[in-house]
Amino acid sequence: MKVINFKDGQFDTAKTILVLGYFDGLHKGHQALFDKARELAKAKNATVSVLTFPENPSIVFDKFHENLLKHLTSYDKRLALFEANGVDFLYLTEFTSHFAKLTSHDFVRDYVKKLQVEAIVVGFDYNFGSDHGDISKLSGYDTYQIAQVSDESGKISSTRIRKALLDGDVSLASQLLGYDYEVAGLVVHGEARGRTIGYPTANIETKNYQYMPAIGVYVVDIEVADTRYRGMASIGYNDTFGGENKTLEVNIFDFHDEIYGEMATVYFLKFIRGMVKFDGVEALIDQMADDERVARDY
Ligand SMILES: Cc1cc2nc3c(=O)[nH]c(=O)nc-3n(C[C@H](O)[C@H](O)[C@H](O)COP(=O)(O)O)c2cc1C
Ligand SMILES: Nc1ncnc2c1ncn2[C@@H]1O[C@H](COP(=O)(O)OP(=O)(O)OP(=O)(O)O)[C@@H](O)[C@H]1O
Repeated sequence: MKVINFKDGQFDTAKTILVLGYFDGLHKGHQALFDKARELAKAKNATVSVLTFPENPSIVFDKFHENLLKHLTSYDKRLALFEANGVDFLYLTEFTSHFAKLTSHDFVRDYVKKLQVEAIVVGFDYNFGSDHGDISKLSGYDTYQIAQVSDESGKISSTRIRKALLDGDVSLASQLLGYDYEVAGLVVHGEARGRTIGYPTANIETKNYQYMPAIGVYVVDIEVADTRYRGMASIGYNDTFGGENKTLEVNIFDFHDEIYGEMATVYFLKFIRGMVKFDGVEALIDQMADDERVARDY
């Protein structure tokens, strides 16, 4: 897959199927668009291109709040997902006030016509230009609008996945995404207390603006240096010890290496329980032994 900044003007000249949208998380709804694009590309002997935005378009419309900077994936994971979904060319353009004002006619002139577009694939609720043009009436292009992908609770959407994470429901988030929700970060030093209670933890600091699941204890897998291990994670303030910083820490099972400074990826598999402020360290240790059983059995 080739990543191209649209404003650099280095457009590929092969005929292509163009997929449009923001695609935070590339969830199962989004994946249906890429399934269709790949099918069309094969039939028409074309490539698959996506035109998307590095940041959330809502930044242009909504009052700012921190979550607007967050994503469901790291940038690297986002690229890997586009690639895994068969994208050959990823065109990035910033979603700005000026971009938002483009009419459907402007958008076709300034973007679609720059590429050798054979067909366009969008979702059923895709919004086309500031005049909300009807993409199916676009002359000169075959357009495909993919029907809503839904489950018993309705449309699968990035919004629902963000909410599931904020509720701690990582199982639901992963089910809607079609892969385990993951957060990547650097292994840093904590209080070095974990080892004294028999549960050393790798403290993970993420540099990505990513959604963190709710405060609580989770069954996780963690990947370090290309090996995946089972573990149990805590997201919270270490209430029992009066901690002041919110941390993500993982007790990695059957693992005894020093890994400070390494990148690790935490895959959230299941919510175990909420965070508890225990009266003493013994009660915490007993509870962690229970958590370990749950996590090993998962
Ligand atoms: C699986 C797991 C469950 C935990 N549950 C709690 C908890 O319920 N309450 C709490 O105060 N701390 C909890 N912790 C956090 C511990 O207090 C923390 O790991 C310990 O203080 C070590 O901190 P350190 O890495 O800064 O040394 C949990 C940690 C893990 C790995
Ligand atoms: N469940 C779905 N079924 C079919 N198409 C979808 C689905 N979800 C999104 N799409 C389509 O995918 C493209 C990208 O959508 P978008 O990035 O707005 O995702 P979203 O999940 O709807 O996001 P949000 O929840 O933030 O509104 C659009 O063309 C949209 O119509």
